[in-house]
Amino acid sequence: MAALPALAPESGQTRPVLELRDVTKSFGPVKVVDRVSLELHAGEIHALVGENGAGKSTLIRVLAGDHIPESGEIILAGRAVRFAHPAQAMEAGVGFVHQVPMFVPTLSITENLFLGVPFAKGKAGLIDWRAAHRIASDDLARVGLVVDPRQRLELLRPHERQLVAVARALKRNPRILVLDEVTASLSEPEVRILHEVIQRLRYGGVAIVYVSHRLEEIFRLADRVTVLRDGRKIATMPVEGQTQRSIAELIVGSSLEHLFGRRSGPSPKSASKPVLEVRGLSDGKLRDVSFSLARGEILGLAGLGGSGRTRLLHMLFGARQTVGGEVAVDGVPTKLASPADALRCGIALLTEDRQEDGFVQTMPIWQNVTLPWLSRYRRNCLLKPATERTTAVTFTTRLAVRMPGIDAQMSQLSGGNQQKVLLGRWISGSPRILLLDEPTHGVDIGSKGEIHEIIRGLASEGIGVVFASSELEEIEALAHRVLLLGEGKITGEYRGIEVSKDRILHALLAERGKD
Ligand SMILES: Nc1ncnc2c1ncn2[C@@H]1O[C@H](COP(=O)(O)OP(=O)(O)OP(=O)(O)O)[C@@H](O)[C@H]1O
Repeated sequence: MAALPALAPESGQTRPVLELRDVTKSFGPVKVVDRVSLELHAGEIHALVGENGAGKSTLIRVLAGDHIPESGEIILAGRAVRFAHPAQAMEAGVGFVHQVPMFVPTLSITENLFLGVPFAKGKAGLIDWRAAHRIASDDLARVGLVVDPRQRLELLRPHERQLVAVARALKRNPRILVLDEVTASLSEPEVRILHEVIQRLRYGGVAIVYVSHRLEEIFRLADRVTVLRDGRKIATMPVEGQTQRSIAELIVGSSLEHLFGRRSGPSPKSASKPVLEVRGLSDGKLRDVSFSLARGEILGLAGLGGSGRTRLLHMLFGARQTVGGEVAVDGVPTKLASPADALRCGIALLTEDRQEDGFVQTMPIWQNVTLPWLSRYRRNCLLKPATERTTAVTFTTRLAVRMPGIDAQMSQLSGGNQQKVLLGRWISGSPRILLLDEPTHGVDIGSKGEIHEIIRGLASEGIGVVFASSELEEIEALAHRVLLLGEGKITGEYRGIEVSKDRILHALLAERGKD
């Protein structure tokens, strides 16, 4: 889909709907947003890009009233505003979908959609639940999600929750919509649906701020792009006339020659003994999944949301019970009844939803790295914190984590840096089999290439890697072989030069067509 022309000229003939003037915000002595100015016009899609920790989310949180800036102005439709609370921003017509949307997982989808919005009342002033569920279904249909709104939100997969968050932001018909990494866990066909929704809003005159590390999406969607680096604005410019590489280089501030078009080398010799063999794995949703993984092989799992990729990885980590099937690790039949079993066999899993089961916000970074491997740091029943810290420093340095220090809490890190810490955690345990669900979720373009190199390096040491990714570029760049999953079954396999994003996209769209 080519970028469509903006409704509003960017020459300044129309008054911007939103202006940020010299906004500055610090945490302690560190300025994370430094005199940033930005103009947003009605009908414009304005991309905001930058490395992990560049200050994008902080800027958005200033706009939302979550953070109070030290200085600077926010001008909304010509009037200076200062929101003390996110509700005020929403009332003023600014909708947000944050990287980690606020939900009450134990409530129904309908209740989550109506959080902060009055329910329709029936006779006697009671909530008209039938009407509320009907409205909720319509809200969900707006973003292409067909689920029963009466079910608890926690039963949805992360990508479905993300779409609920977008539907909720649209409920108030905002004039400005800010989307922070909304497609990070969506597969390509789901991204397309969401982009259509965004395009429709833009043509309705809504101004959109779109934060993403996926530069390809920015070229499809955005009219202008603003690049932040180290909290400062580097440039605002039309997307037209730029290339992915030129923007990537502005983001990191140096040449990125080595990052583009890099692919994994040839598969390891098929004669090499499988490190993992899976036969007939089933659980009601997954059906008869069989494959083997050679030492040093990088196996990609591709599929739509709900196809079973995450479910399969969780089963291999013992985090989900199977009802049938066999698993052998290094030729030894193995029962993976719990994550402890998996860890003992040298199987590690990086989960898709880092907030949910990935880390402890209030613990220091170093403890988050060593948490699953504590038994290795114990001598005579006592832990060895100095060794733990050394390991944590080694792996966070290897992954170039940007952090105030190894003792900082995880909650003080930007989303992409949290992801890197978690990857460091699993690599630090020297696993035999590494399971990765969306390994570069929220990670910036420069770090993504580095993480791919690290994964290739681990594979070349003989580790077997199985990864699921909704980014087809990532699958193309990393996988020696790809399994396509559809509705819990393996529906296709590509290897070597057959692994191409176009071929996989074609297969996914065909899968979607069956819905
Ligand atoms: N509550 C906090 N206390 C201290 N530092 C913080 C806090 N929140 C964010 N930071 C720091 O502010 C900087 C900017 O973070 P921010 O989340 O805005 O980055 P970002 O550009 O959105 O990154 P990402 O792409 O990884 O989401 C980071 O260095 C982060 O560690």
